[in-house]
Parts: sequence; C-alpha cells; structure tokens
Amino acid sequence: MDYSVPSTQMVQQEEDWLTLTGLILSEHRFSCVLKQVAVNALTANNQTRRKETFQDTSGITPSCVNARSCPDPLALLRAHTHPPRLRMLEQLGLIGTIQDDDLSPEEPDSESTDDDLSPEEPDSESDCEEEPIVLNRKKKQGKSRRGAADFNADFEFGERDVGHTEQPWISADVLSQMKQKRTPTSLDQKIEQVRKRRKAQEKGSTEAEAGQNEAPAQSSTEGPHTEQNEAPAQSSTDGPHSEQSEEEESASEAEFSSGEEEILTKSDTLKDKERKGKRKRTEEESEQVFEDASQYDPSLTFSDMNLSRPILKAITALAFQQPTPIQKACVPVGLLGRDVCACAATGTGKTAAFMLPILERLLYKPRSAQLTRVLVLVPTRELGIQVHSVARQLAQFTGITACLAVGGLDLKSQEAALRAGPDVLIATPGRLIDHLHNTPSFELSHIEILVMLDEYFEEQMKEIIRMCSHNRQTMLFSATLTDQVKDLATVSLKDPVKIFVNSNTDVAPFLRQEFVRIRANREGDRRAVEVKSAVETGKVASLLTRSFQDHVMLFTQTRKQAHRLHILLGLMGLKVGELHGELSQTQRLENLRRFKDEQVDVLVATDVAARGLDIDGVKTVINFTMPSTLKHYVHRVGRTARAGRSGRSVSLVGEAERKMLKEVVKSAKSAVKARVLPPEVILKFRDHIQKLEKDVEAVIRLEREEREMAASEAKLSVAHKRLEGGASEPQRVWFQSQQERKQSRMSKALQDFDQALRGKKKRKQFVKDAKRKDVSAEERAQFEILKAQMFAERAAKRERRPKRARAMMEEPAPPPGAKNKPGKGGKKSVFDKELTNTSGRVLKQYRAGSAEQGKCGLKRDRAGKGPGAARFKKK
Ligand SMILES: Nc1ncnc2c1ncn2[C@@H]1O[C@H](COP(=O)(O)OP(=O)(O)OP(=O)(O)O)[C@@H](O)[C@H]1O
Repeated sequence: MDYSVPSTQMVQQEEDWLTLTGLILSEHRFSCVLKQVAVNALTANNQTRRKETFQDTSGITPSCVNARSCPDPLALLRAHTHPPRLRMLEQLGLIGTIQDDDLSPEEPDSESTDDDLSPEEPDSESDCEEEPIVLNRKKKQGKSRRGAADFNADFEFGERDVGHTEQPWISADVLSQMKQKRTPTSLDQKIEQVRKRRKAQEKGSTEAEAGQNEAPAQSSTEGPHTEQNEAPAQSSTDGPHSEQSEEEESASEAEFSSGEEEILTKSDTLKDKERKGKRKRTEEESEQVFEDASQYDPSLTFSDMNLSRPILKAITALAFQQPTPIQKACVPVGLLGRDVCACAATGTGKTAAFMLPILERLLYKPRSAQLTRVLVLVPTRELGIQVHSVARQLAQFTGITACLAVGGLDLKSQEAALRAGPDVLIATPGRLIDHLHNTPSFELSHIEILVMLDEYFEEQMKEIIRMCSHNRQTMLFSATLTDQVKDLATVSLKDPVKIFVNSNTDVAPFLRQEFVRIRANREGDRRAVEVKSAVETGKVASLLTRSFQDHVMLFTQTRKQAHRLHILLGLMGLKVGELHGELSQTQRLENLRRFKDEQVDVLVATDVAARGLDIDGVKTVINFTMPSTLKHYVHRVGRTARAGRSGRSVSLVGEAERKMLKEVVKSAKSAVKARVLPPEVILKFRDHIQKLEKDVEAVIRLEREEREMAASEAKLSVAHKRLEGGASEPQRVWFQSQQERKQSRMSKALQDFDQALRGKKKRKQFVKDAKRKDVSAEERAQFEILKAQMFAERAAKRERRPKRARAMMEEPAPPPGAKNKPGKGGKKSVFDKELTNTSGRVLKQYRAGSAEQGKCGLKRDRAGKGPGAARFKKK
C-alpha cells in the first residue's frame, strides 16, 4: 500500500478527497495522513498559524474545516478516532482540546523562558503540531522517529540511524522462562463487562424516562453542553488574566483554550540558587573520599576508545553515533580495570557505559573454562530483562554469552543456564542468593567484574559481595548516589574512581517539570478525605483525557491505588495497563509489552517501574501522589526525557506533599511550572468518578470471586497430588533464617541509630526523617530506641549538674517501711526509668547485645569514647 501523501490540489478535488477518505478509513495510519493533508491545505491557503479553541466537539478547528471546503469528511472520520475518549468528554459536557500535540514537550511554550526545554525544530512534524488537529493524536512512533524528529540536536548523544537492527526486548530464552498461568478472564475483559452492563442500564433508564416525560431528557442534553462550552471561555476572560496585557493574553490563549494555565513561580527560581550552594558542598564532601575522574574528553569518539571491532560493529548496529558524557568518562576508566563509583542523570546511557568496558575486557582476556566472570546486580526484574537485552545486543558480534537470573521466572531453566557457565550474569539479589544456595556447582568465586545498580537490598548485596572473588573490579552506578550507596561503596570498592557527570538530584536534562496543586479542603470539611481522593482522581482523569492521552506513565504509591486507577480509567474508556508487585511476572511483562507496543496508552505503575526502565517514546510521567523521597522522584520522572529527548512530568501535590515539592523545586535547574486546571472541569470529572465508584466495586467483586475459585482449585490440586503420593519438592535454603533476618535488620537499625547519635544535626535530621517517613516496623523500633537514648542522655546531663542526683542513684536501699522503695513501687533510678519506658524492651535488647554490638557504638560508650560514655562512667 502506498502511503504517500497527496498534494493539496489533489485533495481539493472532491473525488480525490473521497478516495482519500476511503483509503484513510481502511488503514491504521489515517490520522497521520489526515494531519499532513490538513497542513498542506492550510499552507496552500496561506493561513496564519494560530492555536484555536475548539468550538465543536468533533475536535476539529474551524480553520481546518474551512480549508477543506468539503462537506464534513473530518466529522466522518471523527467517529473512528479515539471514540471512547471523545464520547466520554461529550458525556461530561466538555470540549475536546488540543491535547498532547499542543501540549507536547516538543513544542516550545509560549511562556517559556531561557531555561525552558525543547528548542523548536523547524520540520514538517512541528508544523503539524502547530495546527490543533485532534483526530487520532496517537502518533505511532515508528522506529524511524527515534532520534530524529524529537531528538534534541543540542544534546551530546549521537542520533540513531533509521533502519538499525532492533532486537526483540525479551529474548526467546527469557520468554521460555515465563510461567504460563491460566487466567479465566483478564481485568480488561471484566471492565468491559461492567461497562456494557452499565451502558445497557443507562440506555434502559433513559428510554423509560423519555417515554414518561420529555423535560428531563432535554435538560440532560442541553444542560451540560451549554455549561461545557462556557467553561473554558469563562476562564479565559475572568480572574487575574483579565488584567493581562494583550501580548500576554495571546501568549496564554492556547493554554486557556485547553482549559489549563501555566505560570512560572518566581520564588521557585530563587530557591533554586540556595540549593546549588548545598549541592556544591555535598560534592566537595564526597570528593575527599574518592579519586575524581568526572572530567572527560568531550571530543572522544567510540573509535578512540580502543574497543574491538565486533563491539564497534554492535555500536554501529545500535546506531549510537557519539558516546554520551557518562560513556566518555567511564569507558576509559573501566577499561583500566579500576573500581568505579558513577553518577549520571537518568536516560543518559549508563548501561552501555559499564557494558562496553566489560565486553572489551572479556574479549581481551578470553576465558580458560566455562565460568561466569561478570555479575550485574539489578534492583528490579524488568530492569534485569532490559540490561540482559542490551548486553546481548552489544555482544551480538562476539561469542560472549549472557544469562538472566531474576525472580518470577522459571527456576529450573535458570539453573540449567547457570550450569552452562555464561560469561555475563544479570541477576536480582534475591534470586541470585537462592541459586547460590540451591544450585549445585554454581558459585561466584570466579567473578572478575561486579556491577551494582543502586543500593537496593543492601543486606543481600553485602552477602553477594562477600561471596565474590576478592580480586575483582567493582563498578557502582546510580542516578541518585546517596549516603546509603556510599555505605555500599565503602564495603565493596577498592581505591575507587568517582565519576560524577551529574549531581545525584539532577533530573534528565530535557525534562519539563510541572505540578498540579490539590487543595483538599476547597470543598469545605465535607468528607475531606474522600473528596480529596476523588478530586485527585478527577485531576488525573482530566489530564489523561484532555492533555496527555498516550505514552503516559502514571505512578502511584501503592499497588491497590494502581489497580483501582486502572479499573476507573478503564471504565472511562481509556486504554490502561498496570505494573506492580502484586501481579504475576507473566502479567507484569505482558503489561509492559503492551505499553511498549502502544496497545495501551497509559501504564499505571508503582515504583517497581521507576528504576531504569527504558521505554521508547514515553512522553509524560504523571505522579498521582508525590513519592516519599527526592530520589524516588528523580527515578520516576526519569522514565521520560531519555536519550536526549524532551519529556514532561506532572505531579499532583497535596498539602502534605508540599515539602517534597519544595525539595524538587530547590534542586531543579530549569523553571518548574504550576499547572492550574479549571475547577469546573475538575468538578465534572469528580462527579463522574463518584458515579463510577459502584462499577469499580463491581469489577473488584468479579475479581475476588475469580480469585476465590482459583484458590480452591489450587487447594484441590495440592490435595490430589498428596493423595497420589507425589514426591514433594525439596525445601529451598536461604542464606538467613527468619530469626537471622530479623536480627540483621535490627542490627542495621542500631547502626543507623548509632550513626545518628554522632552529632546534634544528624540526630535532629534522623528524628525528622523517621517522623516523616512511612515507617516500617523496624524503623519504628529504631525510632523508639533513639527516643529512649536521647531521653537517657538528657537525663544523664541533668544528673551531671546537681551532684545530689548522683548521690541519690548510689544511695543504699532505704530501710523497710520507707516511702520510696527502689525497685517495685519505689523511686526508680534514671536508668530504671529509662528501661521501663515504652522503648525499654528495645533498649534492653540493644544493651543485651549480640555479635553486632561492637558495631553499634555501645562498646565505644563503654570504652568511654562514644556519645553515651557519660552514662557508663556514672554506672
Ligand atoms: N551513545 C548513545 N547514543 C544514542 N543513544 C544512546 C547512547 N547510549 C545509550 N543510548 C540510549 O539511551 C537510552 C537510555 O540508556 P540507559 O537505559 O542506559 O540510561 P540510564 O542512564 O541507565 O538510565 P536510568 O538511570 O534511568 O537507568 C537507551 O535507549 C539507549 O539505547
């Protein structure tokens, strides 16, 4: 089929236009063609380019239709484009907007400052974007787009060739490891079932109503539509903007037409400077520890790096033209065999930065036996699959083998693959430890290079490091190198070289950060919490249906939230997928694949998808709730604006999350924007969502029933197996018993606690953090210990002042019958009090000590060196 775009004259001929319409309708690419046609026509008519408010729910600008001078072919096509979304907007009484093309990161903002992102690219694509044609905005981003249209020419990445050989994301051997589970019906099927039921009910009730009385029917069609048409118009004239100068007004017209306003907050920019000073200090602190090799030769090319031909060939096949800054800095150091501690922003090519020197070193020193020589530890399974895929692509012209050992995939096939001794092993810590204890003949004593991405699962990481050969090269890579990573660096790196291309709080260079504020009590005190959550959901729904419709990752704090949002947005007709730890691995990978393949527009995910995932073409990251730390924020928003492209993040910020917002603003290098959604739109969405609540419950009920069925079936099959006397599987061994696990967690808590005691500032920060965090049980215990310890210290200080207090403590027991007996019911010493207060039990445990005591500073106290030494002297 020839997809070439017809010329303007051709289009203007009625006959050709009809032919074109037929062609478009018969092919999936109709939206692109249509856009191009519209642009051609507009150019021919020499119309001034201007963003316009849609006055028609068809979502077609009047200019487009006039330019056509044809009856209404576009409206005909409209029926085939994103129908659920348009229908939903119509139901809500809202107008279709310019959507993502208008608000897309590629397009320069009318209010943009020098700091702003994405310089304009004068290509035909951007022409397209200027004209707000709504029909099927979802541009299928073919591989040819990669690194071309939306690639920022100023960035230092090399552009990718158009037709480079793309390998599948999940290789066949990984696919074979996926457990096939029978699922009666998918969630989407259930959502559809409930939606259909609801529609049928609605239809039935409206028919009945229409039969009875005509008046309500009138109001239901007229009411919302008149309101809807007025809402954006009102917002463009009312409020603070009525005072705007003409120029400003026209500049913001487009934004108002989409019902959204963007303002630059000056205080945010001021705070930015404060932060810079702080960042500098942190960098200086870490400089004292490591040798610094952050400076690199900017003119370095891949061919200057002394890489072997098969590797250079793979680089060419991947269409990497220029090394990225982190690659320029890391590859030469990695080739020297030095330990590396590297930090660079998200999406800047860290994977190739460690993989290239690894492959070169393996090629340079061929193996003598079938042994695993490289271990890459990754924090999540999906990231493991991705790194495995990159390793295979870079090693495709060499004989180097790579193997994947991550949780959720089949153990037996992994065991077989490990026994074959692959050169490079990519693993998650938990699964690796499982194999180390349960796969005979598999060990890490021959590991020559160890790579760690971030500090996740610290205890397990340390166990793995202990099992690796001592004469290894270790490389630690992270976009957010925090104190915790520094801890890991101290135990694992030898004479390391520090390569900090970016600071640990830097977001991707071409990311545009936006915030939407949630004011919980705007509605008064009425059911504040529910209202807030409905408002939040309303805002997200509004963003997803009006502004950011596809290639969106929506992050939530919990799995439950993610699942609920999936159902809700699904019921609204959006194409949604979910990704979180509650799903089976097969479901996780399937949902990820569907998002990558553009079968779903929105991926609702928890932080499991926040680390390292490189999904082509993600345009927008939405934070439904702000993450608890800046580090999490940086990783989440790093899923867009990767590899030199631009992207946008929109975070919903409630009152409780304002501190987090301040931190983000402080660390931002470019302007952070506030996005204001028109209240009337939010209210409409909120009401719609509240109506859908029943349907959400219905879907959840269906799921529960199905789960219960599956559980009883599983029980039955276990019973069958037992009756048949099938041999039970041998129990798998783990490196720690349950008790040991608890103990190690406690000892870690105590270490941190000890750390926190060394200095007033640190202590205060620790207490603050502990209060702010969503604390786990052991963190709570740790916090209690700290409180007890601080109390003891204060008491000890108090004691030191009046000498009498000490005398009291050392006083012999009063004679029987005296009022204040020591011990039971009597006056307690400071220490007795301390031990019987709420945290007494934990403190006793702390004192009773274990093998870990030495590390905890108690010893130091006893030896008269630690901060609590005064107490021991007195004792
Ligand atoms: N030299 C290069 N030229 C062009 N593209 C590159 C180059 N190096 C890497 N890329 C591409 O950049 C994207 C991001 O790379 P990668 O996933 O390694 O980033 P990262 O820094 O590890 O990100 P994160 O911190 O999120 O894990 C990938 O799609 C990769 O193919």
